[in-house]
Amino acid sequence: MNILVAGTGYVGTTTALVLADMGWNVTGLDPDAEKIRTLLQGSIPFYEDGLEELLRKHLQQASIRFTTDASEAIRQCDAIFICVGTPPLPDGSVDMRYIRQISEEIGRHADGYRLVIVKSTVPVGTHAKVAEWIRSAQPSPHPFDVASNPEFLREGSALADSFQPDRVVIGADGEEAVQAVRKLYASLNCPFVVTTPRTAEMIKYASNAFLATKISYINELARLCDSLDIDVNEIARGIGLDPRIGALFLRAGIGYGGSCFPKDIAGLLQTARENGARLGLLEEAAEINRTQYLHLLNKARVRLGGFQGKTVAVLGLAFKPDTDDIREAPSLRLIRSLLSENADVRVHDPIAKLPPDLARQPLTSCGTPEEAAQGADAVFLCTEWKAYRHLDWPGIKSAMKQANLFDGRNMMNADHMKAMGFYYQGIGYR
Ligand SMILES: NC(=O)c1ccc[n+]([C@@H]2O[C@H](COP(=O)([O-])OP(=O)(O)OC[C@H]3O[C@@H](n4cnc5c(N)ncnc54)[C@H](O)[C@@H]3O)[C@@H](O)[C@H]2O)c1
Ligand SMILES: O=c1ccn([C@@H]2O[C@H](COP(=O)(O)OP(=O)(O)O[C@H]3O[C@H](CO)[C@@H](O)[C@H](O)[C@H]3O)[C@@H](O)[C@H]2O)c(=O)[nH]1
Repeated sequence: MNILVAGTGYVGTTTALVLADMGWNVTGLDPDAEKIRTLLQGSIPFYEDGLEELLRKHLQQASIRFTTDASEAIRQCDAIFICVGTPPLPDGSVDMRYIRQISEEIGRHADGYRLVIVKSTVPVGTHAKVAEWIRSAQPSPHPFDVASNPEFLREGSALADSFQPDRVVIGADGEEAVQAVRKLYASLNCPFVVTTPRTAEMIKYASNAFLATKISYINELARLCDSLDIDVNEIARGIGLDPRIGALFLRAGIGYGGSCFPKDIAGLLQTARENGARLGLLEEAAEINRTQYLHLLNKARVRLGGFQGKTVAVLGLAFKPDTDDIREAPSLRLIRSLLSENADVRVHDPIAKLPPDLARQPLTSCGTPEEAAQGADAVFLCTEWKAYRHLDWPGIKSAMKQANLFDGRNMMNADHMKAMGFYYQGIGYR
């Protein structure tokens, strides 16, 4: 079976490589010629551990190829995974233009039966729209099936999540389409949730919304723990051992970011509005997240007596460790606030870069964390990179003007840092 993967972003590239590793013949399609060139040269256009080795292996074995030519790619395949972006529009609704584009291309170029599998995160009801867009673009009728197969991988552990998923969700109208998708994943050993396309689409949003709400719950509790002088990490452990609650996604911090949670929560809230429903709990979870970084910023402002004329080092730009993704990263909100209060900001990240608007601002991008902390009145930790845990902290302390450490990820041991002479403030933890 020849498989086409449309979109070579995070999800598309990972999906293409995983399918190639499962033994399928795979073509990656993207209109972005630069991305395709990079992939053909054996490089991954973003940072994700393990992908480059897999890419080189499959390029060498000729089990994967990449192209910008939609018409040829669609004519030569049997099944198509849609992995194009679904970015947010200003009102929070989902920008469906790429989904529509690829659907119409499939309609225009497919010259026989195709199995179309939607992996992108899309609003409930998209499955029917994809079918309609394909049909209306067909010059003459050809049969096809559309299945919904949402993706649950996390950045930073994309390969492990894909090879050992917790579950595979398949939403399709006919048994044949379900079996065809199952066959593609035959080598996976995990539960399969087979359901309707609309339910599959909703499961994806419900999953991200639940995880985001769990984070906002612990983050809101962390604010109270700060007032009560209670360690929120101990609360998380104490409640997380109850299997009905579960220990994961209870790490308090300056909030969730990334290309998924903020966008998908906004998308689900928009779906609720369109259907005359209100998801009050989710609205609040989003609001807690939007303001969470301010909790730490306010503490720092009080401690420093304002930021005017103060030097502040921000360690960590990425929205989480092991990725260079800065989309919706809380570090950026913090930096913008610090700049607006006239702080002299120095930033470092092991791999992530500042976005263009911030790169133009008067701040200093540093090659090492030590350089960023030079002469600083405070250090903010915004991403829990492992390397930051093992820095020469006594050395950093002596390079700083004042040894104030604001830990936005509760990643350091408060007692150790205090014993070293730091003023230490985490989130619900000090
Ligand atoms: N990033 C994640 O961790 C993750 C995880 C699960 C689900 N998702 C969902 O998967 C989808 C893709 O996410 P991503 O992070 O890979 O997006 P991305 O923005 O990194 O990549 C999307 C790619 O699609 C390409 N594209 C646009 N139009 C196209 C067309 N007509 N044909 C072929 N390619 C086209 C773009 O050029 C781009 O390279 C989104 O719906 C997202 O919500 C993402
Ligand atoms: O206890 C926690 C766990 C996570 N986070 C933050 O939450 C965000 C998201 O983290 P994570 O879920 O690990 O990363 P993503 O790659 O965004 O993955 C999420 O979004 C993807 C896209 O939809 C889904 O496929 C995944 O299942 C879902 O976990 C990051 O900013 C984390 O710092 C916390 O603050 N506390």
